[in-house]
Amino acid sequence: FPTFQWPNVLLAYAEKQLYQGPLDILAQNCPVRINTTIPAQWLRIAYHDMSTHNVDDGTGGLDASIQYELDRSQNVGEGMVDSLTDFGKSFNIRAPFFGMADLMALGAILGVAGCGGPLIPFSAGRIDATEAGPATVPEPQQDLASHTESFRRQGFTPTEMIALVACGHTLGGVRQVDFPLVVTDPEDYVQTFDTTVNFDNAVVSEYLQNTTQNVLVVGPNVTTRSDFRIFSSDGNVTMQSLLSSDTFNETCGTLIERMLNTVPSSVNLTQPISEPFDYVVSQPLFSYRDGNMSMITELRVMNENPSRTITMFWADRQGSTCPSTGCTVPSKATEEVIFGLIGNIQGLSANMYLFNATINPTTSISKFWFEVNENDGSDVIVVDNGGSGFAIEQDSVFVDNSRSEVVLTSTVDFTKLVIAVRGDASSTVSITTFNPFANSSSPPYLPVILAADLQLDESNPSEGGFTFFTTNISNSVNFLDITAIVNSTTIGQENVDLTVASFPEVDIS
Ligand code: HEM
Repeated sequence: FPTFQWPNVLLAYAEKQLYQGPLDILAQNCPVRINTTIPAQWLRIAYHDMSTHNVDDGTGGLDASIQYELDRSQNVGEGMVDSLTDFGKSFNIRAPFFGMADLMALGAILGVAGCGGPLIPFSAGRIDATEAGPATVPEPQQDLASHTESFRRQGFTPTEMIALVACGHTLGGVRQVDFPLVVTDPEDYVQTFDTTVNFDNAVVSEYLQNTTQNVLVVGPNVTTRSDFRIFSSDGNVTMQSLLSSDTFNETCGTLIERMLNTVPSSVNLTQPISEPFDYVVSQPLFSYRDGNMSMITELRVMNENPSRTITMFWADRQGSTCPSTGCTVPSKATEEVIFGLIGNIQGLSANMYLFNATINPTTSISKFWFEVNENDGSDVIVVDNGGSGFAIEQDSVFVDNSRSEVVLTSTVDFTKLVIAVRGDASSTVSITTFNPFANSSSPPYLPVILAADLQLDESNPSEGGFTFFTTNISNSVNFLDITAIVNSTTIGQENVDLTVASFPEVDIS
């Protein structure tokens, strides 16, 4: 397994969503929704969103511009809003650096895998558009030359066009209400492209055997037989090659990956993630209380090993109290990691090791690292982030993990956020919070981003040189940025991950 170079918030988060995120619940076993499958809806929306790409000037691509394009006839169908609702309103997955477009790519990858298709590597870092792109989604009544030109503009050759359409049209089908000129019988709610629900090459074999019921091949309306014109455009040479299911899976995996990674030329994606990282450290959580600073963190280690022992080391900021070999603490608890859909397909296992270090607040901590002993005769492994250790950038402003509270009330629960500042009451603290759940009832589903100034916390009087500031935030906030001015110096933290925090609950209902 590759090791992870810390910190890289986007890469760590993308890997976590791929392997341990909640979205795969809607992809596992290719679940049915309104006469199609959720993965079919997700793959279609990803293609339509990407269709705005123009290789000639590097604009458009998978950028979630579809959120502003739903009134176009090209994008008809409730699958579009359903999918956006899955991504934007059902799970707290979106992050300031991980938007709707990354979620659409993740959804397509999980969907294809959930329906038994190839495992597609995931790259993240897409930037969400703030307005519609050009209306360039291919439509079934267009002729072959238009389709060939559309795919060229999107970055695909005529041969790749044939394969990509077959790869897409292995899932789902055509709805009568949305395409009455394609599916002409009003009794027919939906006409599936092939006889199997799964991601497989039945769409190809049934076409070549002339048993296909794909309405875009044999439908009553000759004008809308776009799949027929595309599939047969090279004398069926490409379709013949896809009769091998290995070739089908490989070709589709590569082409769908390219489709998902088609982004405006100004966007840089992360490296493709095709396996989990070994030795992933979770964001440390700090608290100051009774003369001590505590730091909680977790280390994920691939492959379960009940005899493995791990020690965490840290160096202090002043270089005085820790021995030269570092202060140490053994892991406190070990948990089995629950991998989702992709991890199960890859047969993965891992353990999570929890550390709770008590740190002298005066000498504090500058960096930490680990020694991993498998206790199987092999050498002890030093996990030190390629030699540099896992650095704590600053130790003077942090969300206090034991003073902050999740407050349960008889109406709306909220979080009382407490931020500790190494400084006096003249310090100021402000935050910007990110709530992934859109508060609009229809797309565009934009996250809710709010700024707030914190107040001195009356219930947490200053102690040991630390002053505590507070404000109440929604429980749905998953990330926040902190800016503090302490002794005229501005310090802060970006993308503080509240999903890994473990605030105590207080019931006042
Ligand atoms: C010339 C190109 C294409 C045309 C004219 C076309 C046309 C259509 C039409 C008319 C439907 C029915 C939609 C509905 O009833 O909601 C459909 C469904 C679908 N298309 Fe395409 N398509 C094209 C290319 C692609 C590509 C390249 C992909 C993805 C790789 C794709 C993926 C899908 C999927 C997954 C569905 C099923 C959606 C569902 O059941 O909810 N299509 N397509």
